[in-house]
Amino acid sequence: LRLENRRWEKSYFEEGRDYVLNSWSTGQEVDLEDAFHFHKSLPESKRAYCKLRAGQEEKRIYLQPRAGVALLSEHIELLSELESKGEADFLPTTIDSYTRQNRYAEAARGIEESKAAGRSLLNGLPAVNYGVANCRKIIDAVGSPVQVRHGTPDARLLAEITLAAGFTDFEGGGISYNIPYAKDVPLERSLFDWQYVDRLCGLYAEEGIIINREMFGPLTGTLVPPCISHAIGIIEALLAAAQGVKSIAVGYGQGGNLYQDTAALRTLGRLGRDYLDRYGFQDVLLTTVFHQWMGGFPQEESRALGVIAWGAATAALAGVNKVIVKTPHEALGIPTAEANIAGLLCTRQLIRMLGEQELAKTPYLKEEEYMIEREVEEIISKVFELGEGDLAVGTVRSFEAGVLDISFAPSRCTRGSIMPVRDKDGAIRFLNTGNIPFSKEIKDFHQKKIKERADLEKREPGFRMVIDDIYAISKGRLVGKPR
Ligand SMILES: CCC[C@H]1O[C@@H](n2cnc3c(N)ncnc32)[C@H](O)[C@@H]1O
Repeated sequence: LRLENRRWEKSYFEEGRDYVLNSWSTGQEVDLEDAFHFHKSLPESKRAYCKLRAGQEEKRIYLQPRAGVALLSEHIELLSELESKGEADFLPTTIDSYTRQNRYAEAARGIEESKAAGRSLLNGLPAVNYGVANCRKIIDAVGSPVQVRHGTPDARLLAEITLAAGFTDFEGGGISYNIPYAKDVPLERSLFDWQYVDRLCGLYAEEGIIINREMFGPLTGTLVPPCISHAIGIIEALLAAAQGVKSIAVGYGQGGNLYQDTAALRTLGRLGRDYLDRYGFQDVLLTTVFHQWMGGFPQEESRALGVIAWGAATAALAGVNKVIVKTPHEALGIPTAEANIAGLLCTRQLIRMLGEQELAKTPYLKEEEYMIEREVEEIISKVFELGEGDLAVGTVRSFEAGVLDISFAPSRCTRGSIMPVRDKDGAIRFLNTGNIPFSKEIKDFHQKKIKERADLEKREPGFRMVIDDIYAISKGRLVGKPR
C-alpha cells in the first residue's frame, strides 16, 4: 500500500471499492447515483454543512448529544426525543463497538439478543447491519442533521452505507480513530482507509453535496495537552481537504482550566483556518467543536451536572461553533434519554445565560494562546520535514520518532513517552516532552509551571501527581492535590 498525500484519481478509488462493498451483504445496497438523488431531496435544515455555515455567520453555539442503541425503532424514538425535549441542534448516531471493529457478525447477534431481551445490548447502532434503506428511516424521522459518531480505524463500509442513507456529517480520522481505539492497526493502514472515506466525501462534493467531516480532537480524553490535539486535528483536516472534503470541524476536549481551554478554542479556529489557507484550501468551511470533559466523572448525578455546567460555561465564554454534551450518567454507562436530555438542557441554560458575556483578553490568556500556537507550529513543521514535504508520510514517521505522541493510548503506533500533569491552576502541562522537539523556551515554560505546583504541594512532580490528576474530577476537584 502506497501512502501519499495526493488526491486519489477516481479510478484509483474505484479499484478498492468492490472489496469494501462486498465486505458485508448490505454493501450491495449502496448506489451512488441514488444516494446523490436522496441527498438533493434533503432540505437545508437537514444538511450539517448548511446549518454549520449559518451558525458560524450568526455566532451561534450549537448543542449535540451522543446517542445510539441496538434496535432501529428505539434509536429513532431516542433521537426524536433528544431533538424535541432535549432541544438538540444536531443529532448523533453513535455506532456500536463491534461495528467499529468490522465485526458485523457479532453485531448481528447483538441485534437478535437485544430483541430477545427487550433492551439494547449494544453500545450503539449497528448501522452496517441495518443497511441503507433502514438507516434512511432515521433521516426521514427527524428534522435536524444527523452525524455518524464512532471510533473505527477502517470506516470505509460504514461511510459508504451511512452517507448513502443521508447522514450529512461523519466523525473520525486516520489518527484519531486509530490510536485511542485500536492496539495493532498500523498507522499507514488507517491513514489510507480514511483517505478512502475522505475521497468518497469528495465525490459527493463534486455533485454539490457537501458532507461535513469532524476530526476527533479529544483522543484518549486523558489530560491531552492542547497542542497535541490541535496538531493532530489540523493534520487530519489537511489530509481530508486534499481528498476533496469541503467542510471540516476540528474538535477539542475540555481540559478544565478556563483560560487554557479558551486559548485552546480560539487558537484552534485561527490555526485551522491558517493552515487550510496556507495549503490552498480557502474554499473549505472550518468550524470548531468543544467536547465537555472527556475524563472520569463523579458518580452522583448532581456532581456530574456540575462538571457538565462547567463545560457549558467554558464553551459560552470562549466561543465555539458546537458543543458535544455529556450526561449525568457518564460514570454509570449508556445514558437514558432522560439523562441525555438533562445534560442538554443544563448546557442550554448556561449557554443562554452567558450569551452576553465573553472572557476578557488578559495577559494570562494571551500567554496561553502564544504557547499553544508556538507548540503547534513547532510540531507540524517537524512533521512536514520528516515527510520530506508529504504530510501523510511525515505523520507515520513522526509517530515512529515520537515527534507526534499520545499518552495513555492502547495503540502500539504511539510511543507514549510524553507525560502530562496539571499546574497549580489546573492547566495541562508537559511533565515529560518525550521526543517532541520543542524549543527550550517551550520546555522551560512547562517546567516552571509544574515547579510552582510542586513547591506549593511540597512534593516532587512525578507519576503520583499524574495519577492524582486523572482521578481528581471524579473525586470532586480539578487539581489532584495530595490532600
Ligand atoms: C468519545 C466516546 C466517549 C463518550 O461517548 C459516550 N457514549 C458512547 N456510546 C454511547 C451511546 N451509545 N449513547 C450515548 N453516549 C455514548 C460515552 O458516555 C462517553 O461520554
